[in-house]
Formats: sequence, structure tokens, C-alpha cells
Amino acid sequence: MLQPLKILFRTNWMSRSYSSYVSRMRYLNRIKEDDEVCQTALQSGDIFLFHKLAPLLQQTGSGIYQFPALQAEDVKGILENLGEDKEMMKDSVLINCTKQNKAQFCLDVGSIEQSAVENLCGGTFIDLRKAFFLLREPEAPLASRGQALLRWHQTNVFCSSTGQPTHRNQSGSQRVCLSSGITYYPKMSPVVITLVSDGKRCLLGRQATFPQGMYSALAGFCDMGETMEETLCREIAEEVGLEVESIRYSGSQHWPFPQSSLMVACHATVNPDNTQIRLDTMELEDARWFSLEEVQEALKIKTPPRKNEGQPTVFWVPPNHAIANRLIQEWANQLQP
Ligand SMILES: NC(=O)C1=CN([C@@H]2O[C@H](COP(=O)(O)OP(=O)(O)OC[C@H]3O[C@@H](n4cnc5c(N)ncnc54)[C@H](O)[C@@H]3O)[C@@H](O)[C@H]2O)C=CC1
Ligand SMILES: [Mg+2]
Repeated sequence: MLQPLKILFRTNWMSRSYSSYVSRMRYLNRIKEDDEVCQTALQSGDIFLFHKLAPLLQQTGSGIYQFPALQAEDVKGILENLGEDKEMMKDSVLINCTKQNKAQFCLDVGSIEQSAVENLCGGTFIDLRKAFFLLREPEAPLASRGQALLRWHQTNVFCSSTGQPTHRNQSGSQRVCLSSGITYYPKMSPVVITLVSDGKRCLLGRQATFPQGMYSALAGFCDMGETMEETLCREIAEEVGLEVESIRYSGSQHWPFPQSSLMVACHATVNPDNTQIRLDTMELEDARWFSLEEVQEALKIKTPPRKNEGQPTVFWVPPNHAIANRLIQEWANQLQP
């Protein structure tokens, strides 16, 4: 009797007149939680290939890079063609679901010879740090999410309490240790990124590791137990010695580098009578107040400027893939007459 009920439940909730977004989110959740539903979805899903965490990209005739969704059947064909076990498909990890309710998975084929897969797929595996900036929305965040999930599985193979192997569910949304009973979920580290303004200027900083001339909004990881606001105020006090007066939320972004961070972007103001920067040189190489005109010039620079000998270093800001650029753009837009 259980089986018909289960089938009834599955078809019933899919046929009810939810909004398409709601039904898609409910379907995605079912795939995440129910191994059988996931196995069925995997048979006809989109598969995005990675090789040792580098996504497979294809280039169109006009030089545009794409993040190709391969059909599950085609991936099985590739595996067979290379003498690999089709069971490898079960290592796929659920990333998302398309608007047409098609499940999307990522699969790392790092155990197979890279060029053999590239030749069969007509693509190239490219390190995410480069691929991320070659792709456009929504492929860049999809590739980031896929790589972050695959990385998480590759680095959470053992239980941190018992040292025993952990076991994943079919979708890869969790891993569990059968002896400790601990369930592990993929994690992002929360980071607050802040554009500080004194009303006329904005404050940007740079770490020594940043490319030459690039300044960005100030960022910092949340310490255990902190609220976002506490992290923001602490990081601005720590890094540039200023006290924040007001905070306004702007948006958020998954940032895969170096590990997965959840960037929470905010605008903040400081008292215009107290703008003296006292730099924490342990954290930052430099931090400065920039005028609207300087920022508008920097926003026009779309690729890292070449350093010409004897020429002054050109000030530029992170590209629009990074949420820092959005904060800086928002600040400039609200200030320009
Ligand atoms: N998407 C964007 O627009 C931008 C992203 N970022 C990212 O924000 C993150 C934080 O920026 P930072 O100024 O470097 O942070 P931060 O100001 O907190 O300093 C980094 C320090 O945080 C500690 N730390 C490192 N990983 C941590 C973790 N997972 N949890 C808690 N503490 C940790 C370490 O002591 C490290 O030295 C970086 O990963 C950076 O890639 C930074 C600027 C722009
Ligand atoms: Mg910082």
C-alpha cells in the first residue's frame, strides 16, 4: 500500500496549481531529500563536468565561453567510450533545477585522463579562478556552486569526530557518519563586505595580494556568535580605525574564492568630522578616501590595466562579477547629480 501512496504523493504535489517557481523549488527539494526521486531525475538531468574542480568550458565560434550542460545519456556514452564504469554517474551532485524542471548536476571526472574527456566533449577544463571571469551570468555562479559542492565532498570524506568515512545521500546535499550519527551539510563562511562613505567620498582598501592598483570595499569574516552588524562595525574599526554610524543592506553573493564565502554587502556611513584613517597594516597595504570622479573613472576600466614603466599606477576596482563592484556602482549612482 505504501508504494501507491508515495507515487500518489509525488504526482499529486507536482500536478497541483502552484506557481511555477514554487513547484520548481518543491521539486528541487524532493530531489535533494529523496534518493529515488534523485536517481530518476539524474537519468534525464543536465550534467556539468569538472576535472579536479576545474569546470569544462566550450568556446563558440565568436569566442564566447560557455559552461555546457551535457545530457546524462551523453555523459554515460563518454564514460563507456573511455572504458569507465557508468556507475560513476552516481557521484554526480545536485546543483539546481532549470525553469523547465530539469535537474542540474555536476560531476568531477578527475580520475579520467583530462585530454581524453576534452577531446570527446570539444571543450577545455579551466581553473575556476579564470573560468569564473570568462563566463557570464547565470553560468558563472552555477559553475561556482558546482565547484564548491564538489570541493566540499572531496574535503569532508571523514567524520571530524570519529575519523570514520562519511556517506553521502544521492543528491549530495549531505554526508553522514554512521557511527557518530553526525550529519554534515555543505557550508559557506559568512563575510560582510562594506562600502564606507562620509557622504561625499567612499573608502576603499587593498591587500598586498590584490593586483596592482586595485582597491576594493572592506571585507571580513564573521566571528562565531557575531551578528552581521557586529562584524561590519568590528572589521571597519580593525582595518581602518573608524566607527560606523549607519548601515544599509545591499545584497549578497556566493564567493567561491578561496573557500566558499557568503558575501553580505552593505553600505555604511561614518561621521564626516571623523574620517582620519588609521590603517591596520597587518591586514591592509593601503586604504584611501576616493572622490566620485575618481570612482567613476575606475568603473570605466573593464580589464586590469597594464603597468607601464615610469607611469603612475592606475586605480581600478573589482570587475562586475564581484559584489564589491555593485556596492561601488550603487554608491556612485546615488551620488551623481
Ligand atoms: N566578492 C567580492 O567582491 C570580494 C570578496 N572578498 C572575499 O571576502 C573574504 C574575506 O575578506 P578578507 O578581507 O580577507 O577577510 P578578513 O578581513 O576577515 O581577513 C582575513 C582573515 O580572516 C581569517 N579567516 C580566513 N578564513 C576564515 C573563515 N572561513 N572564517 C573565519 N575567519 C577566516 C584569517 O585569519 C584571515 O587572515 C575573502 O575570502 C575575499 O576573497 C573580499 C573583497 C571583495
Ligand atoms: Mg578584510
